[in-house]
Parts: sequence; C-alpha cells; structure tokens
Amino acid sequence: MAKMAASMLQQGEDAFRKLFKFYRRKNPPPDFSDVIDFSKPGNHSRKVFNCDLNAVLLSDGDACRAGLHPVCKWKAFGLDGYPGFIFISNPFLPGSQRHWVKQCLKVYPQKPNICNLDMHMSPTDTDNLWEKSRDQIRQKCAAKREPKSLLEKLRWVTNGYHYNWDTKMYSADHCTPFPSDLNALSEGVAAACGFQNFKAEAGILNYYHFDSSLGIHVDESELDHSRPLLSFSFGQSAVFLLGGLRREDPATPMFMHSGDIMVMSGSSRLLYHAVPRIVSSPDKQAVPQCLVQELADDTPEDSVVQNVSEEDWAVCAKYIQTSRINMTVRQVLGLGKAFPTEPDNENTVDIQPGTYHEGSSDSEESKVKRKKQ
Ligand SMILES: O=C(O)CCC(=O)C(=O)O
Ligand SMILES: [Fe+2]
Repeated sequence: MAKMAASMLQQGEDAFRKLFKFYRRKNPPPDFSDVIDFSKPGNHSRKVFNCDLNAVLLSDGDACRAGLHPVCKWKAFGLDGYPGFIFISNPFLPGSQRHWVKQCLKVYPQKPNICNLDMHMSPTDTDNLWEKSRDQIRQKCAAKREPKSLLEKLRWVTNGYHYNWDTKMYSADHCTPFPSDLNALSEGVAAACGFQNFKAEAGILNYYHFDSSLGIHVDESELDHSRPLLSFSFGQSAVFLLGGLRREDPATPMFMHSGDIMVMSGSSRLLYHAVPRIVSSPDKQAVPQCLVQELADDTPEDSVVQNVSEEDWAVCAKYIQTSRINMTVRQVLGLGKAFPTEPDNENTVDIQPGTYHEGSSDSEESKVKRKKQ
C-alpha cells in the first residue's frame, strides 16, 4: 500500500475525508496504486474475492433481453469486511452500453422527470435538452473553450419517486413512471444477486465531468433497507470510495469503469461512500472500447436494449469523451408497503439545501454537503 494512503487510513476520525481530498487533488496528481481495479485479474488487493452468483435466478434469455451476458459469464467480486457488497465487472453485451448512455442523455432527462436545471429554470426551458444541445455538442472543438450546452450543465435527473434534495425524502405524490427498460435491467441484476421481486422505484442519474465529484454520503432515505441499491456506470472511470457505517470510518478506494455494476446490500447497504474523482477510462482512447462496439445483429426483437442511430451516437460519443454517467436504482418501499401517512421522526432528516456535484472551484467543505451526520 502506498505510504500516503496507508498513513491516512490510520488516522481515525478524518480518514475518509482525507482520502477524499487525496484522490481529488489535481496538482500533483495522486498515486492511484492503492485503488482496486476489478478489471485487472491478478491486480486485486487481498481484500477481493470471487463471488459466485446463482445463474438460475436470471435466465440467459432474460439476461440477453436486458443486454447482459449470461450470469455464468459474469465476473463478480466481494470485498472482505463488506458483506453484501457485490461488484460486477462489466457484464454488458457488446454494444448494449450505448443504449443506456443514449437513454440518459436523450430520454430520461425529458419531462416529467426532474433535473438540477429545474431548480432555477422554467420547465419549458429545461424540456427537450437533447434537441437544444445536440448540434452544439456535435460541433464542439476540444481545443477551444466554448460555452456549455444545457445537456453539459446537467448534473442529475430523478425518475420514479423523485428524491427531494431539500427534505431528503421521497413522497407518494411526487412520482412519475419508472422507465421500463431500466426496470428490466435492474430486476435482472437484482435477481442474479439473489434479490427476487426487486422493484425499481426511484432512479438518480448522475452526470460527471473531469472536474466533478460526489461528496461523502449514505443513501438512507429509502424506507426498506433490506432491498439492495444498484449502481451502473458508463463512460469515463471514477475513483469510488466505500467507507463504513460512520462517516469518519476509513474507506476502500476502487475504480468503476464503463459497464461496471455495484450492488450495495445487507450490511453494506448503509455504508458511507463518495466519488472524489473522475479519470480517463483505462483504454487510453477518447471513448472507452466497450462503447465503440455496436449491438449484435442477432439482438432479440423483444430486447429492451435498442440500437442507437449513428446520428444520436455521434452526440453521445462526443459527450462521453469527457464525462461519466452513473445510474443508481433504488426500491423505496417494502414489498406491499405504502408511504406512512405522517412522516415519522426516523424519516425526517435535517434540511440542507442540496448541492450535489461539485466543480473544482468550490471549497472543500462544499464538496461534502451530501451527508447525514
Ligand atoms: O456515481 C457513483 O458511482 C455514486 C452515485 C451515488 O452514490 C448516488 O447516486 O447515491
Ligand atoms: Fe450514493
């Protein structure tokens, strides 16, 4: 373990925050040698073990329809000390990741879904972000500093039960239909991990650029913590920090590359975590190799994953050269349960107007606002 990171892990109280700052530092760039890379066999820390998923729980046909390899081919890992945490190293079929990138840019930000831009713009100004931005993105010249399109200013989108960043709660009366394709993907992944009847009820999509980060937080607003939290990543890579049940507990750094899936369940469901840094994908090419591939010709007709037109992909490819998209999917309510009529104290949390993603110009304190103390 690199000396710097090791000494931080021993410092107790502020270990997580120090590690966050360490990986966020731009100049000089940090040493990434302690960051677990699940995509490199044999390059794992001693904490990593192979995790056998039960291939019976998700049929090969259902996996294929969700754009995934058969479960028996998935490379899934666990981490010592984090029971219930499962890392699945890119189980997506060639070409299928493009569908999710396109949905996150063209479809999911559409009304009635909510996005960060709605906080200070009218719904007509924030609708059709794709149409309003595509030409600008396509014509962008990397060498020049040009004004950002609305799509490039997108930081988050919520769907299903919309997470309220101010109250940190979901509510029965603030809900729009959950996308059926993302529901199929989520149900399939949850089933393969042993969670049958998972109900995808709320999605938070996060859009990151090279200067973005996500502060230390725990996702506890869902009312049934026995259900897993699923996280899907596309585009450039992230350094993800997985901490403990207390904010100050030390954290384990790992890369999330395009196509990687994380499942936080059991006693890992309520662990603190953060994304201090976005880094280039390891392929050393503008668009990660797994996004260069196109969908196979024999993709079943009833697949939820659709071919992305060349015209649409040209915009997505340009966007993803400098960006990462993460989709987290949550089940909010217990099976057969409804929202309590009166919010009880347990679900009432301190109100902190929520800035979520933080740019490099912000102060360190503002970068870790998404937290529950
Ligand atoms: O971007 C990520 O990998 C993490 C996202 C996350 O933690 C969240 O949306 O709650
Ligand atoms: Fe989270």
